[in-house]
Amino acid sequence: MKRLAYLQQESPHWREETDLTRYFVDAAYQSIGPAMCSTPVLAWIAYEHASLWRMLCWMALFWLVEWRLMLVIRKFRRHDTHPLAVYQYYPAIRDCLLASSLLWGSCIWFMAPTQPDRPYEMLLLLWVSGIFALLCIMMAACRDIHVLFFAAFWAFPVFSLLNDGQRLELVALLGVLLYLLSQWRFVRGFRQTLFETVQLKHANQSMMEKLVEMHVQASMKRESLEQNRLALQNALAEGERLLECDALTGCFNQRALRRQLDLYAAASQENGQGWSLSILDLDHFKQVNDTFGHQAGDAVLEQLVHKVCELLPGEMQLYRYGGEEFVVLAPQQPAAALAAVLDAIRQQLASSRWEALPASWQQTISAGVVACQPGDPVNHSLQQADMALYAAKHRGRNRICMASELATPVLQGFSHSS
Ligand SMILES: Nc1nc2c(ncn2[C@@H]2O[C@H](COP(=O)(O)OP(=O)(O)OP(=O)(O)O)[C@@H](O)[C@H]2O)c(=O)[nH]1
Repeated sequence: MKRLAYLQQESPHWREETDLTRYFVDAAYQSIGPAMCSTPVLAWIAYEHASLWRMLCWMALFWLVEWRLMLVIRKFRRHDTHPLAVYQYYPAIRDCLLASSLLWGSCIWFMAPTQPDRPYEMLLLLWVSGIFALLCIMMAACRDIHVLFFAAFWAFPVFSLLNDGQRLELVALLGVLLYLLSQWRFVRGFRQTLFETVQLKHANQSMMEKLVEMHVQASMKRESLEQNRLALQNALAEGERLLECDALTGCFNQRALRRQLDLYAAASQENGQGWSLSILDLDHFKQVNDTFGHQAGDAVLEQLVHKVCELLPGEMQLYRYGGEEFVVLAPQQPAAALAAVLDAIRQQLASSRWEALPASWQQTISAGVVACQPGDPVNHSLQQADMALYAAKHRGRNRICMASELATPVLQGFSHSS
């Protein structure tokens, strides 16, 4: 536990260290099979050269240690849930590996020839050196037991060589020392490379995590921007609607009328088809205001819009022109059709009940209808409709008057100012 705390608090590279130790444990686990299989080969080499019981003794000890190593690593693998869990089992794994190294080195003593036998001794030394080279690669991932591992492995060979004191053995010992030095350098370099690789892996991992986080944040920002854009778009559409909407009655206002008139005039010029428009007006509306009050007048205007919109066919639209005057546009419709529709509406309104007015009150409308030809200026058409409306007023109100039915001099006689 002390080691865990130390690693977490002191070592800035504890993750890399943990990973390297994991690799080391994996490599140790994979080495168990080949190590156990290689012992019979060694025994075969040593057979009839070395003492049989010492050889068997060595094999038994070696298998025992490898068996224990396998059990500990398996236990570690079952509990490897935390990045630092490896260190709970590490001491036991390390001890087994040191014992295994000691036994590899000690086979020089355990399997020493019963009679002087130089070739066999050299073969044994060569075997042990080969095993040492393999173990060195495995140990490269784990730095804290290098010295112990070297010492454990070469303790027996060096001791036995020194003990004999023969010249040939001393030369072999020198060679082994040189070999050790070169292995030492190799192991240091190899470990550094491993460490840097693991460091790079962690750097990549944290960069990926940051990228994912940034991606998530960017997506969230994009989403909120999209929501803001939609809200803005809706607000803009609502603003535009309100801009073309009459505040009292809720129908289109003169601004919308002007825009639509230009559109119809342009379309009519393009397709060569005529259309029609009408101005309609409440009769004696001043009297309503004066008798029942301005609020009652407002209610009549609202109700008028409601009633007319209900009765108008879908292709015709109602616009408030100003005051108690309204315009009806009938795209691609002849003036007679519009006049017929308005006349029907007029009759309905004349007999209908007005909420703000007494039941006996008959509220009528008058309208002037004009046929618009392709190329007619819209102001001219409006003026014609206005004149027809005033002709209707002049003729006694509660009627629809067609601009075309009026003789031009007569028509001109009804001007707005008259
Ligand atoms: N309550 C109310 N009255 C309005 C509104 N706009 C205009 N008026 C009134 O409508 C009346 C229009 O009167 P006039 O132009 O003399 O016309 P009229 O009394 O309807 O008579 P004719 O059109 O000749 O039948 C005026 O009294 C205006 O004050 C409005 O938004 N609300």
